[in-house]
Amino acid sequence: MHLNIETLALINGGQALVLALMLWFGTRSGSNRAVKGLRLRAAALLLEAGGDFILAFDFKLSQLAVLLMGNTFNLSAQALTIVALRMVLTRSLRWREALMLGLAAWLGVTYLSTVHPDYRMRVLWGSIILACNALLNLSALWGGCSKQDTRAQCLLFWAYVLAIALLAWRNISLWTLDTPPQGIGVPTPVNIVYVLLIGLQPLLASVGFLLLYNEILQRDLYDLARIDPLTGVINRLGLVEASDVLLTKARAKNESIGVLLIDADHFKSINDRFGHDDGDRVLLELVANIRRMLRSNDLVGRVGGEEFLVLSPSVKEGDLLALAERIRSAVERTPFHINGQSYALTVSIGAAIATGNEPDMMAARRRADAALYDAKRAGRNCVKISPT
Ligand SMILES: Nc1nc2c(ncn2[C@@H]2O[C@H](COP(=O)(O)OP(=O)(O)OP(=O)(O)O)[C@@H](O)[C@H]2O)c(=O)[nH]1
Repeated sequence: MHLNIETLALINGGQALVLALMLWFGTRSGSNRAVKGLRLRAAALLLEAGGDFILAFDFKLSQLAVLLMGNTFNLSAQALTIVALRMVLTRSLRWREALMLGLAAWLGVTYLSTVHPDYRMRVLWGSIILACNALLNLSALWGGCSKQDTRAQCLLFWAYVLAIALLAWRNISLWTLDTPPQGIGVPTPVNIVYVLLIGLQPLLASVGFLLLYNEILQRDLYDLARIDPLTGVINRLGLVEASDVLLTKARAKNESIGVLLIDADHFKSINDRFGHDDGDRVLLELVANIRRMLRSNDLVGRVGGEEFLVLSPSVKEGDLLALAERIRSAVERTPFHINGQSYALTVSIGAAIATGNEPDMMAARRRADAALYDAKRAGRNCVKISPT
């Protein structure tokens, strides 16, 4: 088997060009940061295709010009790919590091090809830079490996680890063989694996980018369906799902869950007086106030309008009443500000306890609702608890 560099470059270049066009035209409808990352990856693929075509056809240029131009295109493509990956993952972009690595690679490879030609040193230098590129990508992907919903991140993470291992293998064999091959075209085992993977690299990396993008879209959709856009707390669907999880845990531990239904008093008059936008800001402050009073394992969600539900696992009636009272008094003590003036807001709270024996949270929710109704009838700004 003879490994022909020109053929490899041609296959790579063609592949990169087709993928660049697919990525570019396939992402024309979006404009968020992840889509911009995909477009940048498409631009990187175009540069890569340019570099490969220069190597493949050499355009009657001198060998030196082919090398310098090919490297300029390919190293710029690598720098762009680092930034593109970070854009998709919404990490800091690290433009400077990516460009510095590209420049260092270009200078080193040029020196070791022209001024002081040395194949092994050139491979070593190129490999060090490629490993640094991979490390930059690994640092962006690192957080993904620990979570369940980031399998694509994890997959890419291990792909880059394997790439570093391959670079190490290539260099170890070059420096330990008695007669090291003087070029990538010599069919040693490591060269064959290396060339095959380099040949598939545009495709593999692009599939990785698309898997990542798909994962991000899925997560965004999941959040959109469960997070209230105004206040940032979970909505009804999120609350139903969280209730089921909490109830299962409560059953296992034979514990109960505290339910608080919190409703802002006379909120319509706030909207009528100050307008809907200021009303929204008051709701945000109210949520911040409620959150400040909760423990780390308590949950708050928006049931609708100016009504919020708190689920507090492993509490007894006394603790639940104390929590409700803390929330009520915190809201009462914290006025909201509009146009430099401060105004008071109060809440009424209905409380109920759900035991692990209940099939779902609906009955406890209804009891909390009835208690909230009692609180409103009792003049508002108070807490009422329903008997279990
Ligand atoms: N600004 C704003 N107002 C909202 C939102 N959702 C519901 N509201 C308003 O909340 C008000 C609720 O009014 P009511 O149900 O009459 O209750 P209330 O005025 O708080 O009176 P009580 O609950 O009886 O104390 C209405 O004016 C709704 O328009 C929202 O997202 N933003």
